[in-house]
Amino acid sequence: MAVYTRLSAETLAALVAQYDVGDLVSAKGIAEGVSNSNWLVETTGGAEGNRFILTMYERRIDVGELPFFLGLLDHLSAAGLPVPRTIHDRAGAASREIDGKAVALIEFLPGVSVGSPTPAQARAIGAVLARMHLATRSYGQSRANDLGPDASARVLSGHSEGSLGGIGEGLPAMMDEAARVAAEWPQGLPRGVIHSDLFPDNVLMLGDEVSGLIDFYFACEDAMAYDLAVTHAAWSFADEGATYRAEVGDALMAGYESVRPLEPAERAALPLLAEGACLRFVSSRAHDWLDTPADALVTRKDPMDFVRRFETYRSGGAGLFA
Ligand SMILES: Nc1ncnc2c1ncn2[C@@H]1O[C@H](COP(=O)(O)OP(=O)(O)O)[C@@H](O)[C@H]1O
Ligand SMILES: N[C@@H](CCOP(=O)(O)O)C(=O)O
Repeated sequence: MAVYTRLSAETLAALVAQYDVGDLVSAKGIAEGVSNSNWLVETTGGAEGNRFILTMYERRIDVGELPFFLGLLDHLSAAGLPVPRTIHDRAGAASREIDGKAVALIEFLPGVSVGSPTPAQARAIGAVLARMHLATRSYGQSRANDLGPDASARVLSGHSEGSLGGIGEGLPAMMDEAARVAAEWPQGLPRGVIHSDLFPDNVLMLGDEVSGLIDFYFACEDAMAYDLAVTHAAWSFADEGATYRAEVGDALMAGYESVRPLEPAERAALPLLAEGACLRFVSSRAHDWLDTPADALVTRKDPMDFVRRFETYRSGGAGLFA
């Protein structure tokens, strides 16, 4: 479910009239996603095109940070990355308000999210991630990562062992693991603006080509190798995290390093960064699992999927990144 707000045809038409895109032809709610409401909007067309994504920022996003997120889309798009640009209204604004909620019109990009990536697709996403990291060096804005290892440890320790254990047997042990990972977290690695949530559902592909990177609403400044670790953890597993797909993980790494070779310190840090990446999603998923009312129209994501991935990194260590 990802349409939390009903917008009338009149409201949509009045919004569209603020942009150089022609008149409203249709607006269809998009089912995917959990954070924001999204519509696919078609218009009769103007200087800015005729197909767009309209996003209404519903929760989890501090609208004061929208200039960082929307400016990043424009920066990466202008740098030639497959990232949708923000459509600005006739007055030049990147976002507007409807009934007190911020909305933005975003370029529509073609492509589909793959369910089971091939090595060729993983190589392509690795290369595009590295290109994105290089392109963010000239982005003038910054935003702190509020979901780092300390936050994961804090979120997990904010729940009782009993409630975590009720979700899955191995989950309470993640409290100590998160504290250890936070204490050992590597410092001084090369930093940049990172996506930090580059899961397959946030990438659009046409065959083996990446046609879109979307959903930059967790982007922040942090270690670039951490972003690679998040992407590795998100892409390289099957069977709900139970099976590591070495051919996919290796291809992702090779694609990344074909554009931006890792420094020795980054390579050495990868196993711990990958553990931290898994714990970031274990903690947010566990928190959402315990906090979401059973009748909410949102599909809860299973934290145990990322507990299993964590255990693979914990036991596999550097061997997984050789
Ligand atoms: N620029 C875009 N071009 C094409 N489709 C998009 C674009 N942005 C979002 N979408 C579609 O909308 C869905 C939800 O968007 P997303 O930003 O992931 O929402 P959420 O932040 O709620 O997870 C995506 O899975 C994709 O199908
Ligand atoms: N990728 C995260 C969930 C983040 O939500 P999104 O819908 O904004 O991408 C996870 O899988 O836990």
